[in-house]
Amino acid sequence: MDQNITPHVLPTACDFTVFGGTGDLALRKLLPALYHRDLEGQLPADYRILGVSRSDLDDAGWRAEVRTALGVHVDAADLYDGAVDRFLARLFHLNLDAEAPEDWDRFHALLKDRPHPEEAVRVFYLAVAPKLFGSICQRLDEIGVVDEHARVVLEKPIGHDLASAREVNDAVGRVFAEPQIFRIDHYLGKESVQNLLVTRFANTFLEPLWNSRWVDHVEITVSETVGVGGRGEYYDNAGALRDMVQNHLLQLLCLVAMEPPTYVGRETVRDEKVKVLQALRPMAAEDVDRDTVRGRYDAGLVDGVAVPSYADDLGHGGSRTETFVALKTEVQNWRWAGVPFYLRTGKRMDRRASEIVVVFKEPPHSMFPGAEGTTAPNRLHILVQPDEGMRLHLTAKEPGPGGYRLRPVSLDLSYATAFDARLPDAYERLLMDVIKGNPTLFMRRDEVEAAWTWTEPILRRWAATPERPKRYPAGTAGPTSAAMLLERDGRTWTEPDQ
Ligand SMILES: NC(=O)C1=CN([C@@H]2O[C@H](COP(=O)(O)OP(=O)(O)OC[C@H]3O[C@@H](n4cnc5c(N)ncnc54)[C@H](OP(=O)(O)O)[C@@H]3O)[C@@H](O)[C@H]2O)C=CC1
Ligand SMILES: O=C1O[C@H](COP(=O)(O)O)[C@@H](O)[C@H](O)[C@H]1O
Repeated sequence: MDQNITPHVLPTACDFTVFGGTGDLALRKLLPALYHRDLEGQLPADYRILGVSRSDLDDAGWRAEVRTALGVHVDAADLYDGAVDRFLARLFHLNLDAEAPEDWDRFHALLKDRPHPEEAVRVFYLAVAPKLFGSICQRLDEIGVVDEHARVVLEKPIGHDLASAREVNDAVGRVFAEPQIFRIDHYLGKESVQNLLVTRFANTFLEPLWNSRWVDHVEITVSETVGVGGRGEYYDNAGALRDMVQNHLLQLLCLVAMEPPTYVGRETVRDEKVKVLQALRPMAAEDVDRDTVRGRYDAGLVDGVAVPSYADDLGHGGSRTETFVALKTEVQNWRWAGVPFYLRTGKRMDRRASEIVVVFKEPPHSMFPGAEGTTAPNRLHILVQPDEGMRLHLTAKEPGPGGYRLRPVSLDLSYATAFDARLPDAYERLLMDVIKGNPTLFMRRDEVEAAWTWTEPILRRWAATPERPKRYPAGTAGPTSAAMLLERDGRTWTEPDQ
């Protein structure tokens, strides 16, 4: 059977190990996601969740931590005593230093401590610092727990540049075959992001317009109100370009720009995404100077609350790291040549809103001479968060007998209302895909490396220039030069629609 369309099956037994089981990601995202899937009865009949960390915790201690975390990160309406207790009973904690070779025998023993251990699918989720990825994989290999059904999940960032990404990929690849490696980008698990593929390719009306003939430009905005929180050390080494653009924003761009695959299969979508990344206009030094803007938040007001500057969040003022990026790029192929793609993302901005906006060209001819009112180009907003949905802006006639008075109106699709259902968190979908062995929504090695290939010249140029990121007050839309990036092209950023 074609590997692309082999059905993905739920195994009957699974050991899901979270390296970093006491960390922020595990407690805030992974365990709540697994709890929700357990609540829906979707996890394998015989599953265990094994948490690994250096913390001196026994099973009861970890279960208590996870209970507290569920209380904070799961809606109270979804917390039933019986369900929480049943879920917690599946959890086991192992106190292990991933860097201490002598500790690993105990992990081996834990994996073997179940009836028919060879029948359980083993998932190894590496929710730890990336510097541990290679050595953890090597130890897993040495203790003999990696068989052909095993899977490893790598959290971003995969490296901090192309060379280091290759090193990580090589180290992990020495133990796991590419189809067993799940490089997670949680944006791909968001409902509205997956729906972008369905909207484009399961309908006929958009595709004929989805090209340089009809599209004026595309904007992708991921605006956050949060600062760097407790992740200052990681963030200061990364910055917004590595943390958000190299992965999440480029993935969104790929889904907007890609060609239709023959069908949605484990490699077909990824093949098309790689082609988009390879078609991105390479950034020479002068392109970086002209088409990118870096910013850094100062103290300000976010949602009416005073927040400190990045330097204060970090505890020192010596950093040159950007917390905001805006840039212009182009996909150099037949479909998109000449259409600018504007991307921006930042922390401590005026609102939390992630949106893709496709702005169409003006009609070629106005057949309402002297019409009153206002018109605006058609725009399709794909709302990624906080609300998920879609909004199409059209021009309509205002009702009334007095001739043509035109007004922009919108057609709205809110998923929550249209489907009257709780929208699962992105991790819920992605963790189920890992358990079932479906890598379609995960990044393949060549994708990650193509994304770094495009990103790296920007990093190099920024490092080589004495200029520092432009300052913006927290609670605003970023530095003014981000607005100028579009204004010089006769355009303006579209206000987020939520
Ligand atoms: N938090 C988030 O929202 C996101 C995180 N990520 C990535 O996920 C990874 C984890 O992030 P996050 O949860 O925030 O990090 P945290 O620092 O909160 O947690 C790290 C976890 O790893 C454990 N750990 C650290 N060193 C070792 C070791 N030598 N052996 C065993 N366990 C160890 C820690 O426990 P202990 O110290 O007790 O050993 C802890 O459980 C990082 O790579 C991060 O970049 C990616 C996207 C979002
Ligand atoms: O990967 C990351 O994503 C979050 C934003 O995720 P969202 O689902 O809340 O939009 C970002 O805050 C973080 O810095 C980054 O590492």
